[in-house]
Amino acid sequence: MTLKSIKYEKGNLEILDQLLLPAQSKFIQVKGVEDGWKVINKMQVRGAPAIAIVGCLSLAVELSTEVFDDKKVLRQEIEGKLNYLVSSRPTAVNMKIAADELIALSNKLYKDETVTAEVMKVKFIDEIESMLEKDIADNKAIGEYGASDILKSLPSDSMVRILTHCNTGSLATAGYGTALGVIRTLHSLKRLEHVYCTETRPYNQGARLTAYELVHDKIPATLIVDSMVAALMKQRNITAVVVGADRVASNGDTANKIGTYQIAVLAKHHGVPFYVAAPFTSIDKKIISGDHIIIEERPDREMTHVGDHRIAAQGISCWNPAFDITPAALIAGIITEKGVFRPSELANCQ
Ligand SMILES: CSC[C@@H](O)[C@@H](O)C(=O)COP(=O)(O)O
Repeated sequence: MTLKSIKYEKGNLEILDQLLLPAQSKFIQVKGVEDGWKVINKMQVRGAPAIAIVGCLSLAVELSTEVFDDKKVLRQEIEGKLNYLVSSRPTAVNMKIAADELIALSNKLYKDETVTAEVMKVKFIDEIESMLEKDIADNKAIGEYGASDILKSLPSDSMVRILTHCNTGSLATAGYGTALGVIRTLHSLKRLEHVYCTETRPYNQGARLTAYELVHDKIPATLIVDSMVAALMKQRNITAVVVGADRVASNGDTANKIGTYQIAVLAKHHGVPFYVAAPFTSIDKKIISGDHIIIEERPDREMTHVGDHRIAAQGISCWNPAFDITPAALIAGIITEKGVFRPSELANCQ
Protein backbone atom coordinates (compact mmCIF):
# COMPACT_ATOMS: atom_id res chain seq x y z
CA MET A 1 0.00 0.00 0.00
CA THR A 2 1.47 3.36 -1.00
CA LEU A 3 1.06 6.38 1.28
CA LYS A 4 -2.17 8.36 1.26
CA SER A 5 -1.78 12.10 1.77
CA ILE A 6 -5.29 13.33 0.88
CA LYS A 7 -8.25 12.01 2.89
CA TYR A 8 -11.60 13.03 1.49
CA GLU A 9 -15.19 12.06 2.13
CA LYS A 10 -18.16 14.24 1.28
CA GLY A 11 -17.92 17.49 3.23
CA ASN A 12 -14.59 16.62 4.87
CA LEU A 13 -11.04 17.10 3.58
CA GLU A 14 -7.83 16.38 5.44
CA ILE A 15 -4.26 16.57 4.17
CA LEU A 16 -1.02 15.19 5.52
CA ASP A 17 1.01 18.25 6.59
CA GLN A 18 4.14 17.91 4.44
CA LEU A 19 5.98 20.61 6.39
CA LEU A 20 6.14 18.20 9.33
CA LEU A 21 7.33 15.12 7.42
CA PRO A 22 9.24 12.93 8.00
CA ALA A 23 9.40 13.69 11.75
CA GLN A 24 5.63 13.75 12.26
CA SER A 25 2.65 12.35 10.31
CA LYS A 26 -0.17 14.73 11.11
CA PHE A 27 -3.35 15.31 9.10
CA ILE A 28 -4.89 18.78 9.12
CA GLN A 29 -8.44 19.67 8.20
CA VAL A 30 -9.14 21.91 5.20
CA LYS A 31 -12.52 23.47 5.89
CA GLY A 32 -12.93 25.51 2.73
CA VAL A 33 -11.30 27.62 0.03
CA GLU A 34 -9.45 29.98 2.41
CA ASP A 35 -7.80 26.98 4.11
CA GLY A 36 -7.16 25.41 0.69
CA TRP A 37 -5.33 28.52 -0.55
CA LYS A 38 -3.23 28.68 2.66
CA VAL A 39 -2.13 25.02 2.73
CA ILE A 40 -1.06 25.26 -0.93
CA ASN A 41 0.73 28.60 -0.53
CA LYS A 42 2.56 27.45 2.64
CA MET A 43 3.44 24.15 0.88
CA GLN A 44 1.74 21.98 3.51
CA VAL A 45 0.55 20.27 0.34
CA ARG A 46 2.70 20.55 -2.79
CA GLY A 47 3.36 18.88 -6.11
CA ALA A 48 1.46 20.04 -9.20
CA PRO A 49 -1.36 17.41 -9.31
CA ALA A 50 -1.92 17.49 -5.52
CA ILE A 51 -2.18 21.30 -5.57
CA ALA A 52 -5.01 21.11 -8.13
CA ILE A 53 -6.83 18.26 -6.36
CA VAL A 54 -6.67 19.82 -2.89
CA GLY A 55 -7.60 23.27 -4.26
CA CYS A 56 -10.69 21.90 -6.05
CA LEU A 57 -11.70 19.63 -3.15
CA SER A 58 -11.51 22.62 -0.79
CA LEU A 59 -14.14 24.27 -2.98
CA ALA A 60 -16.26 21.08 -2.97
CA VAL A 61 -16.15 21.05 0.85
CA GLU A 62 -17.14 24.71 1.06
CA LEU A 63 -20.02 24.36 -1.41
CA SER A 64 -21.36 21.28 0.38
CA THR A 65 -22.13 23.39 3.48
CA GLU A 66 -24.05 26.05 1.54
CA VAL A 67 -27.60 26.06 0.14
CA PHE A 68 -28.21 27.69 -3.23
CA ASP A 69 -31.51 28.63 -4.80
CA ASP A 70 -30.00 31.01 -7.36
CA LYS A 71 -27.82 29.48 -10.10
CA LYS A 72 -26.29 32.84 -10.94
CA VAL A 73 -24.99 33.25 -7.38
CA LEU A 74 -23.58 29.71 -7.45
CA ARG A 75 -21.89 30.30 -10.82
CA GLN A 76 -20.30 33.55 -9.59
CA GLU A 77 -19.09 31.92 -6.40
CA ILE A 78 -17.54 29.00 -8.32
CA GLU A 79 -15.71 31.26 -10.77
CA GLY A 80 -14.45 33.73 -8.12
CA LYS A 81 -13.19 31.02 -5.77
CA LEU A 82 -11.49 28.97 -8.48
CA ASN A 83 -9.65 32.06 -9.76
CA TYR A 84 -8.58 32.80 -6.20
CA LEU A 85 -7.21 29.26 -5.78
CA VAL A 86 -5.21 29.62 -9.03
CA SER A 87 -3.36 32.55 -7.41
CA SER A 88 -2.01 30.36 -4.57
CA ARG A 89 1.11 29.26 -6.50
CA PRO A 90 1.94 30.47 -10.02
CA THR A 91 4.17 27.91 -11.77
CA ALA A 92 2.25 24.61 -11.75
CA VAL A 93 -0.48 24.77 -14.41
CA ASN A 94 -2.70 21.93 -13.14
CA MET A 95 -4.82 24.14 -10.86
CA LYS A 96 -5.39 26.64 -13.70
CA ILE A 97 -6.39 23.91 -16.16
CA ALA A 98 -8.75 22.35 -13.59
CA ALA A 99 -10.25 25.80 -12.87
CA ASP A 100 -10.84 26.51 -16.58
CA GLU A 101 -12.54 23.13 -17.08
CA LEU A 102 -14.70 23.54 -13.97
CA ILE A 103 -15.72 27.09 -14.92
CA ALA A 104 -16.73 25.77 -18.38
CA LEU A 105 -18.81 23.04 -16.67
CA SER A 106 -20.44 25.57 -14.38
CA ASN A 107 -21.35 27.78 -17.37
CA LYS A 108 -22.86 24.77 -19.16
CA LEU A 109 -24.93 23.74 -16.13
CA TYR A 110 -26.01 27.36 -15.64
CA LYS A 111 -27.38 27.52 -19.18
CA ASP A 112 -29.22 24.17 -18.91
CA GLU A 113 -32.75 25.12 -17.84
CA THR A 114 -33.58 21.58 -16.70
CA VAL A 115 -30.92 21.83 -13.96
CA THR A 116 -31.82 23.49 -10.63
CA ALA A 117 -29.29 25.31 -8.43
CA GLU A 118 -29.03 22.36 -6.00
CA VAL A 119 -28.62 19.82 -8.84
CA MET A 120 -25.99 22.09 -10.39
CA LYS A 121 -24.11 22.07 -7.08
CA VAL A 122 -24.29 18.27 -6.75
CA LYS A 123 -23.10 17.69 -10.34
CA PHE A 124 -20.28 20.16 -9.85
CA ILE A 125 -19.10 18.49 -6.63
CA ASP A 126 -19.31 15.05 -8.32
CA GLU A 127 -17.00 16.31 -11.06
CA ILE A 128 -14.42 17.50 -8.54
CA GLU A 129 -14.60 14.21 -6.61
CA SER A 130 -13.86 12.26 -9.81
CA MET A 131 -10.43 13.97 -9.98
CA LEU A 132 -9.07 11.72 -7.22
CA GLU A 133 -9.69 8.42 -9.01
CA LYS A 134 -8.72 9.82 -12.41
CA ASP A 135 -5.36 11.02 -11.10
CA ILE A 136 -4.48 7.60 -9.66
CA ALA A 137 -5.52 5.85 -12.91
CA ASP A 138 -3.48 8.36 -14.95
CA ASN A 139 -0.43 7.83 -12.75
CA LYS A 140 -0.64 4.04 -13.14
CA ALA A 141 -0.77 4.49 -16.92
CA ILE A 142 2.22 6.86 -16.74
CA GLY A 143 4.06 4.18 -14.74
CA GLU A 144 3.39 1.49 -17.39
CA TYR A 145 4.26 3.66 -20.39
CA GLY A 146 7.39 5.03 -18.75
CA ALA A 147 8.68 1.65 -17.61
CA SER A 148 8.20 0.09 -21.04
CA ASP A 149 9.91 3.01 -22.82
CA ILE A 150 12.92 2.80 -20.51
CA LEU A 151 13.14 -0.99 -20.86
CA LYS A 152 12.41 -1.30 -24.57
CA SER A 153 15.99 -1.20 -25.84
CA LEU A 154 17.50 -3.20 -22.96
CA PRO A 155 18.03 -6.99 -22.70
CA SER A 156 15.03 -8.63 -20.98
CA ASP A 157 17.11 -9.81 -18.01
CA SER A 158 18.81 -6.46 -17.31
CA MET A 159 18.13 -4.28 -14.28
CA VAL A 160 17.93 -0.47 -14.29
CA ARG A 161 19.27 2.31 -12.09
CA ILE A 162 17.16 5.47 -12.04
CA LEU A 163 17.87 8.98 -10.76
CA THR A 164 14.96 11.20 -9.71
CA HIS A 165 14.65 14.73 -8.31
CA CYS A 166 12.20 16.40 -5.93
CA ASN A 167 9.05 14.49 -4.88
CA THR A 168 6.60 13.19 -7.46
CA GLY A 169 5.02 10.34 -5.50
CA SER A 170 1.87 9.69 -3.50
CA LEU A 171 2.53 12.87 -1.55
CA ALA A 172 2.52 15.02 -4.71
CA THR A 173 -0.53 13.41 -6.34
CA ALA A 174 -3.73 11.58 -5.36
CA GLY A 175 -1.62 8.42 -5.14
CA TYR A 176 1.10 6.30 -6.83
CA GLY A 177 2.88 9.28 -8.40
CA THR A 178 4.24 10.32 -11.79
CA ALA A 179 8.04 9.95 -12.00
CA LEU A 180 7.89 7.94 -8.78
CA GLY A 181 5.04 5.97 -10.39
CA VAL A 182 7.44 4.93 -13.18
CA ILE A 183 9.93 3.85 -10.50
CA ARG A 184 7.18 1.94 -8.64
CA THR A 185 6.22 0.13 -11.85
CA LEU A 186 9.86 -0.79 -12.63
CA HIS A 187 10.14 -2.12 -9.07
CA SER A 188 6.95 -4.16 -9.36
CA LEU A 189 8.27 -5.63 -12.65
CA LYS A 190 11.42 -6.62 -10.69
CA ARG A 191 13.55 -4.62 -13.13
CA LEU A 192 14.64 -1.85 -10.72
CA GLU A 193 18.08 -2.46 -9.29
CA HIS A 194 18.30 0.89 -7.51
CA VAL A 195 16.89 4.41 -7.37
CA TYR A 196 18.89 7.48 -6.40
CA CYS A 197 17.01 10.50 -5.10
CA THR A 198 18.47 13.95 -4.75
CA GLU A 199 18.14 15.89 -1.54
CA THR A 200 16.46 18.74 -3.52
CA ARG A 201 17.62 21.86 -1.76
CA PRO A 202 16.46 24.22 -0.49
CA TYR A 203 13.19 22.69 0.64
CA ASN A 204 14.48 19.10 0.71
CA GLN A 205 11.51 17.39 -0.93
CA GLY A 206 13.87 14.54 -1.92
CA ALA A 207 15.43 13.96 1.49
CA ARG A 208 12.23 14.49 3.46
CA LEU A 209 9.47 13.19 1.16
CA THR A 210 10.80 10.96 -1.64
CA ALA A 211 13.17 9.18 0.73
CA TYR A 212 10.22 8.69 3.12
CA GLU A 213 8.07 7.15 0.37
CA LEU A 214 10.90 4.90 -0.89
CA VAL A 215 11.65 3.60 2.62
CA HIS A 216 7.91 3.15 3.28
CA ASP A 217 7.52 1.07 0.08
CA LYS A 218 10.80 -0.85 0.63
CA ILE A 219 12.20 0.23 -2.75
CA PRO A 220 16.03 -0.07 -2.91
CA ALA A 221 17.16 3.56 -2.77
CA THR A 222 20.01 5.89 -1.90
CA LEU A 223 19.89 9.58 -1.09
CA ILE A 224 22.48 11.93 -2.61
CA VAL A 225 22.99 15.67 -2.23
CA ASP A 226 22.29 17.78 -5.29
CA SER A 227 25.95 18.44 -6.06
CA MET A 228 26.71 14.71 -6.42
CA VAL A 229 24.78 14.17 -9.65
CA ALA A 230 27.79 14.46 -12.01
CA ALA A 231 29.85 12.05 -9.89
CA LEU A 232 26.89 9.65 -9.70
CA MET A 233 26.50 9.61 -13.48
CA LYS A 234 30.22 9.06 -13.95
CA GLN A 235 30.52 6.24 -11.42
CA ARG A 236 27.19 4.44 -11.02
CA ASN A 237 26.01 3.70 -14.58
CA ILE A 238 22.62 5.39 -14.39
CA THR A 239 20.12 3.98 -16.94
CA ALA A 240 17.75 6.99 -17.04
CA VAL A 241 16.68 10.12 -15.21
CA VAL A 242 12.92 10.50 -14.55
CA VAL A 243 11.51 13.70 -13.07
CA GLY A 244 8.08 15.33 -12.82
CA ALA A 245 6.80 18.63 -14.21
CA ASP A 246 4.93 21.68 -13.03
CA ARG A 247 4.23 22.99 -16.51
CA VAL A 248 5.19 21.70 -19.95
CA ALA A 249 5.01 24.21 -22.83
CA SER A 250 3.71 23.07 -26.21
CA ASN A 251 7.28 22.81 -27.56
CA GLY A 252 8.23 20.49 -24.67
CA ASP A 253 10.21 22.99 -22.57
CA THR A 254 9.51 21.91 -18.98
CA ALA A 255 9.31 23.79 -15.68
CA ASN A 256 10.13 21.59 -12.72
CA LYS A 257 11.82 21.89 -9.33
CA ILE A 258 14.95 24.04 -9.25
CA GLY A 259 17.96 21.88 -10.12
CA THR A 260 16.16 19.85 -12.80
CA TYR A 261 17.83 21.81 -15.62
CA GLN A 262 21.35 21.13 -14.37
CA ILE A 263 20.57 17.41 -14.05
CA ALA A 264 19.34 17.41 -17.68
CA VAL A 265 22.58 19.11 -18.83
CA LEU A 266 24.62 16.50 -16.96
CA ALA A 267 22.50 13.67 -18.39
CA LYS A 268 23.19 14.96 -21.92
CA HIS A 269 26.94 15.03 -21.21
CA HIS A 270 26.90 11.46 -19.90
CA GLY A 271 24.52 10.07 -22.57
CA VAL A 272 21.80 9.22 -20.01
CA PRO A 273 18.21 9.55 -21.34
CA PHE A 274 16.30 12.25 -19.47
CA TYR A 275 12.53 11.74 -19.12
CA VAL A 276 9.74 13.98 -17.83
CA ALA A 277 6.69 12.14 -16.41
CA ALA A 278 3.51 14.20 -16.15
CA PRO A 279 -0.24 13.96 -16.74
CA PHE A 280 -1.84 15.94 -19.56
CA THR A 281 -3.08 18.37 -16.88
CA SER A 282 0.54 19.59 -16.61
CA ILE A 283 0.75 20.45 -20.32
CA ASP A 284 0.03 24.06 -21.16
CA LYS A 285 -0.81 24.08 -24.86
CA LYS A 286 -1.47 27.81 -24.67
CA ILE A 287 2.20 28.71 -24.39
CA ILE A 288 4.71 28.08 -27.13
CA SER A 289 7.87 27.83 -25.01
CA GLY A 290 9.30 27.88 -21.51
CA ASP A 291 10.06 31.60 -21.85
CA HIS A 292 6.39 32.25 -21.01
CA ILE A 293 6.35 30.30 -17.74
CA ILE A 294 6.25 32.38 -14.56
CA ILE A 295 8.79 31.09 -12.06
CA GLU A 296 7.72 31.35 -8.43
CA GLU A 297 10.26 32.85 -6.04
CA ARG A 298 10.00 31.58 -2.48
CA PRO A 299 10.92 33.38 0.77
CA ASP A 300 14.64 33.65 1.68
CA ARG A 301 13.90 31.81 4.92
CA GLU A 302 13.41 28.51 3.05
CA MET A 303 17.09 28.80 2.02
CA THR A 304 18.62 30.33 5.10
CA HIS A 305 16.95 28.06 7.67
CA VAL A 306 16.36 24.37 8.25
CA GLY A 307 13.28 24.39 10.44
CA ASP A 308 13.96 27.05 13.07
CA HIS A 309 17.73 26.75 12.75
CA ARG A 310 19.58 29.39 10.69
CA ILE A 311 22.34 27.84 8.54
CA ALA A 312 23.27 30.85 6.35
CA ALA A 313 25.37 33.81 7.44
CA GLN A 314 23.35 36.71 8.83
CA GLY A 315 23.09 39.59 6.35
CA ILE A 316 23.65 37.60 3.13
CA SER A 317 21.10 38.29 0.37
CA CYS A 318 19.37 35.33 -1.32
CA TRP A 319 17.85 34.38 -4.68
CA ASN A 320 15.35 31.55 -4.32
CA PRO A 321 13.54 30.57 -7.56
CA ALA A 322 11.49 27.43 -6.83
CA PHE A 323 11.64 26.07 -10.41
CA ASP A 324 13.76 26.15 -13.55
CA ILE A 325 13.10 25.42 -17.22
CA THR A 326 14.65 22.41 -18.93
CA PRO A 327 14.85 23.04 -22.68
CA ALA A 328 13.01 20.49 -24.86
CA ALA A 329 16.28 19.63 -26.65
CA LEU A 330 17.52 17.91 -23.46
CA ILE A 331 14.38 15.77 -23.02
CA ALA A 332 14.26 12.22 -24.47
CA GLY A 333 10.56 11.69 -23.79
CA ILE A 334 7.52 13.11 -22.02
CA ILE A 335 5.72 10.24 -20.34
CA THR A 336 1.97 10.83 -20.07
CA GLU A 337 -1.14 8.73 -19.39
CA LYS A 338 -1.66 8.61 -23.19
CA GLY A 339 1.81 7.41 -24.10
CA VAL A 340 5.38 8.68 -24.38
CA PHE A 341 5.91 11.66 -26.68
CA ARG A 342 9.04 13.24 -28.05
CA PRO A 343 8.91 16.99 -27.27
CA SER A 344 8.36 17.78 -30.97
CA GLU A 345 5.23 15.56 -31.02
CA LEU A 346 3.53 17.33 -28.11
CA ALA A 347 1.93 20.22 -30.00
CA ASN A 348 -0.08 17.80 -32.17
CA CYS A 349 -1.24 15.30 -29.55
CA GLN A 350 -4.70 15.51 -27.95
C1 LIG B 1 3.99 15.02 -9.51
S1 LIG B 1 4.68 16.41 -8.83
C2 LIG B 1 5.53 17.24 -10.14
C3 LIG B 1 6.14 18.53 -9.71
O1 LIG B 1 5.18 19.32 -9.12
C4 LIG B 1 7.34 18.29 -8.77
O2 LIG B 1 8.38 17.69 -9.51
C5 LIG B 1 7.80 19.60 -8.20
O3 LIG B 1 8.59 20.31 -8.79
C6 LIG B 1 7.16 20.01 -6.93
O4 LIG B 1 7.56 21.28 -6.50
P1 LIG B 1 6.97 21.82 -5.12
O5 LIG B 1 7.59 23.18 -4.98
O6 LIG B 1 7.37 20.87 -4.06
O7 LIG B 1 5.46 21.93 -5.30
